[in-house]
Amino acid sequence: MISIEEALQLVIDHSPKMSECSMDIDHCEGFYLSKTIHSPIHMPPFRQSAVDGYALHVDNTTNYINIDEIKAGDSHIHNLEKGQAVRIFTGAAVPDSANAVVMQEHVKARDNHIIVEGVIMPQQNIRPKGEQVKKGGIALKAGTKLNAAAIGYLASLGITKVDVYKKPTIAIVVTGNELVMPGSDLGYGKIYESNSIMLSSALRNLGYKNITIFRVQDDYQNTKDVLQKSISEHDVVLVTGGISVGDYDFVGKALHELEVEQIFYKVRQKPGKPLFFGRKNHTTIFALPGNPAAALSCFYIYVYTVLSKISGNPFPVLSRQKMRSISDYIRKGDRPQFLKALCKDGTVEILEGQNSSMLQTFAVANALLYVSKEQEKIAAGDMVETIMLPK
Ligand SMILES: Nc1nc2c(c(=O)[nH]1)N[C@H]1C(S)=C(S)[C@@H](COP(=O)(O)OP(=O)(O)OC[C@H]3O[C@@H](n4cnc5c(N)ncnc54)[C@H](O)[C@@H]3O)O[C@H]1N2
Ligand code: MOO
Repeated sequence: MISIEEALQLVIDHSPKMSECSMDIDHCEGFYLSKTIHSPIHMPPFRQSAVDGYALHVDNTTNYINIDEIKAGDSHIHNLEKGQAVRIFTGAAVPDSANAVVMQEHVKARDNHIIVEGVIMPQQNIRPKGEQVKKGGIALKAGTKLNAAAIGYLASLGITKVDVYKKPTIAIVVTGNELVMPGSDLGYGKIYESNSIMLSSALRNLGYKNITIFRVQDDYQNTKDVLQKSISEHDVVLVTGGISVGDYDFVGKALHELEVEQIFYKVRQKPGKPLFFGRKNHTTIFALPGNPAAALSCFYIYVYTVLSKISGNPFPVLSRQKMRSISDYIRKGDRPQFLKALCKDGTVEILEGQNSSMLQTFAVANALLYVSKEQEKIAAGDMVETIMLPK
């Protein structure tokens, strides 16, 4: 059995990036840039007025002659003599001959004259050409996640396509004779199947939309066939259940028969001890424990990391921070633990219902509190390591 740190490192080391593709910017939200983008234009493309007011060719006077008007979008070039002004509006191009813009609130306008009140600073209220980015300069670096601001910014530079890392196609394979679909009758000994919808919603929330769900009974041949198909057709396969040591846990045997390279099986952690991680050709395979909270905890610690890394995220591990616990806790057993926790106002509360089968408090958790093998107990007031879950 390996440690959490070893498992995380192995996961990172065995996650090569997906291939690249060119994508329209209106479809690239959540993708990571595979190449640095250089700006095709100066931004702003011209000296731009930041306010509604008057552009001046400054002279040693407060009295300027107003010769014309420039609206946003106007292309006519004006040549101002010293002592001349032109009415100008926010976003309009400031003539090269103007060296300051005064806000209209600081001006008294009379016929074709204006009287300027207050001190005029050189270049005031003028956004220099290329102030944000120069033509040929770095607009966004490789590895940047394309969020709303990034996409808006790229559009402002006239860019319509970007090179990004592809997102993986993902298969979820749930196993178990006891599973019935929510909405149908629950016979004795059966439970509702919840891992597939839980994992697919966690995946969609992270921007992974290409998901196929497979359901198999605890039957060796069926398990093997479905695993073979899902591995050959997807970039990532997430199996749940059937990975422990019971007589009807067929996943490990089937993966072995299918010549999936085992990178690790079993991690010294609670929940999620019987976690399997392997690869076959270009496909990454996780077999997560069937217990729902164990599956979700392993998803955030390990699967999240792999998906992030292969999708081009330069920071693929969920961030950890030290926080003050407001709860007492005594660790049961000797495995390091991930506890469902709630961070609020800089403190962290350890929630009830820590069993790996229980999701009730996971539903309100926003973090996992990490209890190392050295920490046998936590007292309220102790600083603890907290892993923030994605929102
Ligand atoms: N002799 C041992 N027994 C077990 C060990 C062990 O080391 N020795 N480890 C325990 C631990 S820890 C875990 S975790 C579980 C993991 O077992 P499996 O991954 O094989 O999962 P299953 O047995 O198939 O299921 C466990 C539990 O989860 C429920 N389940 C499964 N799939 C779903 C689903 N899609 N939706 C909802 N619930 C699901 C299943 O009904 C079981 O209750 O093994 C321990 N045993
Ligand atoms: O690893 Mo199991 O998830 O402890 O119950």
